Amino acid sequence: MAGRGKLLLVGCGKMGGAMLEGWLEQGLKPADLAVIEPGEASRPKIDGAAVVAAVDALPAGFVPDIAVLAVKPQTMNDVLPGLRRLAGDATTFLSIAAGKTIGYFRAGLGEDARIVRAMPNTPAAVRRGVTVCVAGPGVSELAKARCTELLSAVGDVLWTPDEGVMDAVTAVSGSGPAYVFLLVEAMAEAGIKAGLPADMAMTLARATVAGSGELLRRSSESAAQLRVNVTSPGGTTAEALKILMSDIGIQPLFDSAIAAAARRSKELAG
Ligand SMILES: NC(=O)C1=CN([C@@H]2O[C@H](COP(=O)(O)OP(=O)(O)OC[C@H]3O[C@@H](n4cnc5c(N)ncnc54)[C@H](O)[C@@H]3O)[C@@H](O)[C@H]2O)C=CC1
Ligand SMILES: O=C(O)[C@@H]1CCC=N1
Repeated sequence: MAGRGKLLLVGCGKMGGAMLEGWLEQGLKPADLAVIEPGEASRPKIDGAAVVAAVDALPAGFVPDIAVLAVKPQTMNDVLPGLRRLAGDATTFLSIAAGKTIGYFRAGLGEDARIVRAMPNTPAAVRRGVTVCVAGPGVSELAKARCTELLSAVGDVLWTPDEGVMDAVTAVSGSGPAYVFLLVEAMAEAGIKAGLPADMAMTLARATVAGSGELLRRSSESAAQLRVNVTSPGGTTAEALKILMSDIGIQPLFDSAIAAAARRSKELAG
């Protein structure tokens, strides 16, 4: 991270902002950083970095080795024309936008533009994200290593040679934190219905999901075995799992939810 090249962040919202915090924490030098963010409230205040509202305001001569594209898929068309001038030899574009394909970026930035398509997730804010990346034509090993370095500042990084998996990746890990937070909400609500005071129900649901996540992270046992470890024969958990693992339980729900998210990712491609 220590000043191997310059970095441009385009869009400093929830994901861009979370990644930026990680980079600064890992020692990214402000002099090597530029940020384009039109939203006054989201514009970070970093002494020594070029933080601007629009691409035209970037300092002349600022040529990043990596330009991270972190705007909404629906806004990407507005952003690409201004970035075309960077699509020369020096810059690799690292997009984190849902749905947008490598082909889409090459159409918008020029056929020779070097694109890495990536899908991170919001646990990046606490350095526990996971990102899957795929490189388009012409991306150098050095640029891939630089992307790995940037993304591993906020969590685990996997590369795939197959762009076709990215819609499913988006549905599972990109959107996945929302499913887990919904699980907390649902457990708390069910706890209230079972007789708990609301604040105790939420405390228990949050602590249980957070603690189980940490156990999963640290343990070498599979998720299935960790589940079995909780489930005493003839006990309480087994009764709940009969319902959650039935034909109308959690698996068919997840099958259709993840398929719906992957379908939406494909729709966002254009
Ligand atoms: N939020 C999430 O959990 C994840 C989001 N993503 C992807 O990350 C991207 C950003 O998503 P969020 O951070 O959630 O959205 P966001 O709305 O929080 O951030 C987008 C930012 O882009 C800025 N922006 C708008 N027009 C711009 C322009 N012309 N130039 C520069 N910046 C501009 C906005 O002011 C905003 O701050 C999306 O493409 C999304 O698909 C990927 C993985 C997870
Ligand atoms: O909901 C979305 O479209 C973005 C992409 C993955 C997570 N949030």
